[in-house]
Amino acid sequence: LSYRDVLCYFQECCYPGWISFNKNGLEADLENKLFGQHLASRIILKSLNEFMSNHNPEKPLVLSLHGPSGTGKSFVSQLIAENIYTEGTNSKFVHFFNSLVHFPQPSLISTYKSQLQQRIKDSVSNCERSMFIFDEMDSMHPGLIDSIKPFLDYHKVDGVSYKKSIFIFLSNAGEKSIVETALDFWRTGRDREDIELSDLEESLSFSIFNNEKNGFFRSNLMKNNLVDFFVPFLPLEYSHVVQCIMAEMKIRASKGKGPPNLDMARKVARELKYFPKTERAFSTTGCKIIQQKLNFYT
Ligand SMILES: Nc1ncnc2c1ncn2[C@@H]1O[C@H](COP(=O)(O)OP(=O)(O)OP(=O)(O)O)[C@@H](O)[C@H]1O
Repeated sequence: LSYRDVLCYFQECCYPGWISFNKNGLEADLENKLFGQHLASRIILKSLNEFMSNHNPEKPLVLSLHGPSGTGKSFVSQLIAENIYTEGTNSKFVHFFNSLVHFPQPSLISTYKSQLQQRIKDSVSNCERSMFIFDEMDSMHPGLIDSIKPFLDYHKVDGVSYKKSIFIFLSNAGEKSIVETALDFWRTGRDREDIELSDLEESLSFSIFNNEKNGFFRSNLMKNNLVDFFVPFLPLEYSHVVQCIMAEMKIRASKGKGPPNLDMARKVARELKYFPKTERAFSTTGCKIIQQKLNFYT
């Protein structure tokens, strides 16, 4: 047994014991924990299965998750991390950036650029299975987005290969077109599970590429086809919110709070805001803020 083996027994290393893809675990989590996102579940599972079973991928996996607030984009990133890294999102090889928190000042862009590039380089040099999650991607400075572009490409950067790492972008870009499609299905009485990627693909990419306000549009990243999959997240309905509340109640029950209560869950879900005003089809805040609501009641 080497010194390193002993060390890596106690602390996280870039070893299979700490990092290995649990395909069945991800499938079960998407099935049981993520509500109302049949398209996202399907794309994420397929893309990760393919990428993680390929021992020599050509480029890193780049996923761009789009949709309204509170519909599960960050949550899914967490599920992915938990099914690859024993330490989940606490892994030292999983990096989370929120453009509003980490890169707030336009005047500091060049400092942010070099810090970000260094952080990516250091992590991947230590472990080729590194994961980078960028939240609020639509508010990220286009110059900063472009600074990560070389890592997403097919070639090595300064002798380091990034092809086994995973990049996940989260944003609300394209939200409007996703909501419109979901609303169209709702209004015409069609099952939301029948929404296919092809129903969304064109309008989603159109609204991402043609919205001058978002950083995506102004960066070169989109023009170079470096994103492997655009993953749409649908707005959540009342029934999904009830499922989210029940899931949260189960977590609370396991911590010694009272058992889940469906009547209470429905009551809390009814108190949230829904849109459009007349039909009240979708939750305005998705499954967000239910924690606060539950704190109020329990
Ligand atoms: N589809 C879902 N299924 C199950 N739980 C969900 C779902 N969507 C949201 N949640 C719950 O709500 C919380 C907030 O959602 P999340 O942070 O993933 O939203 P988001 O889509 O990233 O929103 P934003 O665009 O505002 O960042 C999650 O931690 C999770 O507990």
